[in-house]
Amino acid sequence: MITVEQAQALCLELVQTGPSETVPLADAQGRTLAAPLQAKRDQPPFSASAMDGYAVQQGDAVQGATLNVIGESAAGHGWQGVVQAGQAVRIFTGAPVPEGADCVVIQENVTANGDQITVDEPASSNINIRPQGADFTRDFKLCAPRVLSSPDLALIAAMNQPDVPVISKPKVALISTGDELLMPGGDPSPNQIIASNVFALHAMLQDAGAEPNILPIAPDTADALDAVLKQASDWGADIIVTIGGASVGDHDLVAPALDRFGVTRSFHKIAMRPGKPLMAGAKGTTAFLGLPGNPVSAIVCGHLFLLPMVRRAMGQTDVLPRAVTARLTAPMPKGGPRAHYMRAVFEEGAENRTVTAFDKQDSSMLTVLANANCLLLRPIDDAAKNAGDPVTIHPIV
Ligand SMILES: Nc1nc2c(c(=O)[nH]1)N[C@H]1C(S)=C(S)[C@@H](COP(=O)(O)OP(=O)(O)OC[C@H]3O[C@@H](n4cnc5c(N)ncnc54)[C@H](O)[C@@H]3O)O[C@H]1N2
Ligand code: MOO
Repeated sequence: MITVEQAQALCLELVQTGPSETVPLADAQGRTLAAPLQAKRDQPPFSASAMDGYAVQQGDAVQGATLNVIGESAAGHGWQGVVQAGQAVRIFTGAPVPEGADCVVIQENVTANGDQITVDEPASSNINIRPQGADFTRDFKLCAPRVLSSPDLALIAAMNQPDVPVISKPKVALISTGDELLMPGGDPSPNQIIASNVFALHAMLQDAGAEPNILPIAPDTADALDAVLKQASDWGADIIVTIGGASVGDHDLVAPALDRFGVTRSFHKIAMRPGKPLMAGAKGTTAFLGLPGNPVSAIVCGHLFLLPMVRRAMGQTDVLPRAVTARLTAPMPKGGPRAHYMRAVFEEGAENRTVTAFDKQDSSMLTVLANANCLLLRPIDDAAKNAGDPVTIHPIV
């Protein structure tokens, strides 16, 4: 069986980075900039006052100087004249600094008396002035690719760009398979269970910026599977995800269905727990991921394989799950022949980040996963560990 790292690399090879589209700035958060974006103006576009006070010539900003206030410059309403020696212009934060003035004395440092002020504290040249283009000039470019953060959106707005070219969202079809499954709110017979893991995957995909679509549950027949795979393909899915039916039982029909559909298999089965029956492949530009049905297995594989594929499709380069080090709160026995991604809770202490694995690690137990905030990695054949030893964890919330 191949390792998790090998499987991740193969999964990423199956994915194409999407085409670009133009979206309104307000919708661009988390999207990948697809082409360089150039500023349309300088910022600030004029020398601007950083404080409320008086714009004067620096030579007049000396203690005891009495100056005539000859006008007012407010944000959005500049003063058009030229400030001469012995003169001051009342100015407010964000307002254009008038010609002739090269310093702003803050109002706390003057005494105002009618149309005159007396300077109480001297000020130096250029103080309290933000020069034109201090933040950026019109030759400034935001380079692509770049995952757009919320400050990036403000920056792009200041560049006077209302729309942004970004990589399009990958369409991800989610297909639950199995005669035993029913959607939540249904009326299950005694032998049925509720399709659950698909809702976690849907939420994870939405958070990652993809466009997920929950397709109808496919019962355990070849015809039903073929039909829903076609439905996913007709919808235009970039990634088709099946859930369940991935293992070796008589009713595990996904691998032959993918073969019939013309999918070229990349791998089936990996040295991982939970998630051993994982499979992946591609047909043309469409990637396929066959997740195991056990709820925890499907969701853990979602974090380790599906989200990296989505990030790659969205043009991101840093796609693998974030890995950090934490110290064990309790000893652990020797690891097994599959890499174990244990459900665990980490805490940020003043000195250390610590991690505690749950006792129950069965891949059917959603209560355990719902209380976990990370996966604790035990590599293949990991040596026994003591409390305090460092381990790798992947935060999942
Ligand atoms: N003889 C062997 N048996 C099994 C092996 C093996 O290597 N040899 N592998 C085991 C492992 S590991 C896993 S994981 C499971 C996964 O098998 P499948 O992908 O075929 O999943 P199913 O059999 O369809 O379902 C497993 C389990 O999960 C429930 N399920 C399925 N889909 C959903 C869903 N959408 N929401 C909630 N629960 C779901 C299903 O009812 C089963 O209880 O195979 C082991 N067997
Ligand atoms: O690998 Mo399975 O996913 O252990 O339950």
